[in-house]
This record gives sequence, C-alpha cells and structure tokens, in this order.
Amino acid sequence: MGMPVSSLVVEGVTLTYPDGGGRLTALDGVGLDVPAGTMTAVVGPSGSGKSSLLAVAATLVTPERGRVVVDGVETGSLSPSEKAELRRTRLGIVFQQPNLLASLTALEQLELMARVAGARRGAPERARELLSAVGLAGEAGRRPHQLSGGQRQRVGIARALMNEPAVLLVDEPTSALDHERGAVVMDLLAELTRERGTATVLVTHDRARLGVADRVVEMVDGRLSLTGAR
Ligand SMILES: Nc1ncnc2c1ncn2[C@@H]1O[C@H](COP(=O)(O)OP(=O)(O)OP(=O)(O)O)[C@@H](O)[C@H]1O
Repeated sequence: MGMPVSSLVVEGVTLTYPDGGGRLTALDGVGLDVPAGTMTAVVGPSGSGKSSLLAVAATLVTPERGRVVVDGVETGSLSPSEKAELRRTRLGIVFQQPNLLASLTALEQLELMARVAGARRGAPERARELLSAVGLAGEAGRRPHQLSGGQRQRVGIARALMNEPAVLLVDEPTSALDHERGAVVMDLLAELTRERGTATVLVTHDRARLGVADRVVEMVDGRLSLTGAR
C-alpha cells in the first residue's frame, strides 16, 4: 500500500468581486498544485489576490471558474454544510489574528477544536503534544492575555493542526512579529509541514525568510507565476 497523497489542487480559478457597475478580477486563471509534505510561499504586492487565493483554497469563497480539490475531494459540487465539514476535518487555517477565546487556556483552545470536529478520543494528549511541538509545553494552562503575541500565534498554528489537516493555509504568519521571531515561526511551519505531511500554503510579505519554503510563487494582478526568489 502506498502512502495516501493528500494535497491541494487549484486549477484555472477565476474570481471576481462586484466593483461599482462592473467586476474586479481578483484571481485570473490561477493554478497551484501543492504536494503533501511541502510548503509553497505566496508573495506579491498588496491587492494582488493572495488572500483571495487562500479564501478560495479554504472553500470560504466559490470561484466563478476553475476547481479546488482538497485532499482528493472535489469541492465544487459540495453543499455549504459539506464544505464546513471539509474545513473542520481536512483544512487547517491560520489567520493573521489567531482569534483565541479569551476565557480558554491554550490547551482548551485546541481541545475545543477537536470537539467541534466531532470529539475524538485522545484530544487532550494530542493537544499537549502539539503545544509542545510549537514550543509551548509550559504555557498549556495560560489564557490568551497571559501569552505574548508570538505565543498566541503559535497557539493558532497548533490549533490549526489539531484535526490532522491534509492542507494547511497560513496568512501572514510573521506580520505581528519582529524579524527574529518571524524567522522562528517560518522555520516551525516548514518543520511541521514535513513532519505532519501537510500541503502548506503560506502568504507572506517577509521575503527574507523564503528559503524555508519548497517553492515560492508570485501573485501579480491576480495571476500566479513561479519565481526564482527563495
Ligand atoms: N470582498 C471584496 N469585495 C470587493 N473587492 C475585494 C474584496 N476582497 C478583495 N477585494 C479586491 O480584490 C483584490 C485582491 O485582494 P486580496 O485581498 O486578495 O489581495 P492581497 O494580495 O491579499 O492583498 P494584501 O497583501 O494587501 O492583503 C484587491 O483589488 C481587493 O481590493
């Protein structure tokens, strides 16, 4: 038996938004294939479509044209509730702001994630293991206000991995961090990608840290191109 190939496939995706009387093209025939266990970094100017690409890959926005395949599942024909189920079980999403719940400890943020996805056994053990993988073993009992910005972000990363997602989508992990701490998070994401076998897409402005990605693509005016920059 071979290893299951969990990955993200985006093909020929076009997305427009209403813009006055007309439409603004945010994604213009975008294609991206991310194999399991690899990390693709997406760079590009502000407004070029990077967040739109993540939203489409996360099945939060439906493109007018093209397809998005998550872990072998064609998402185009799914109902809204099937998409929500797919997000809970196969996608890990890390937003710029981790949006942690103020009353829960780091450990509880992760346990809640497992419960929302259908309460598996072993959630507390997995939560502890993931917190320690992101360097927060000693902070498991702390609430968000007792954590630094960088620690909160790492809780967000651990939480996204809680349900063993096939695809990990990360928006600007280093935006809230200084250069050195940003580097630590990028290295951590690269390591988790390889260890956990996720297909990871990372939107970033931090060009200095692109060396940890397996591939760098550039978004310009809604179009994607490979870049030599690494
Ligand atoms: N909900 C929306 N309604 C209308 N236009 C939108 C919407 N979201 C984004 N846009 C437009 O679509 C284009 C792509 O936006 P997007 O947020 O994907 O870019 P980005 O590369 O992520 O930018 P940034 O780096 O500043 O976050 C921009 O011109 C933006 O103004």
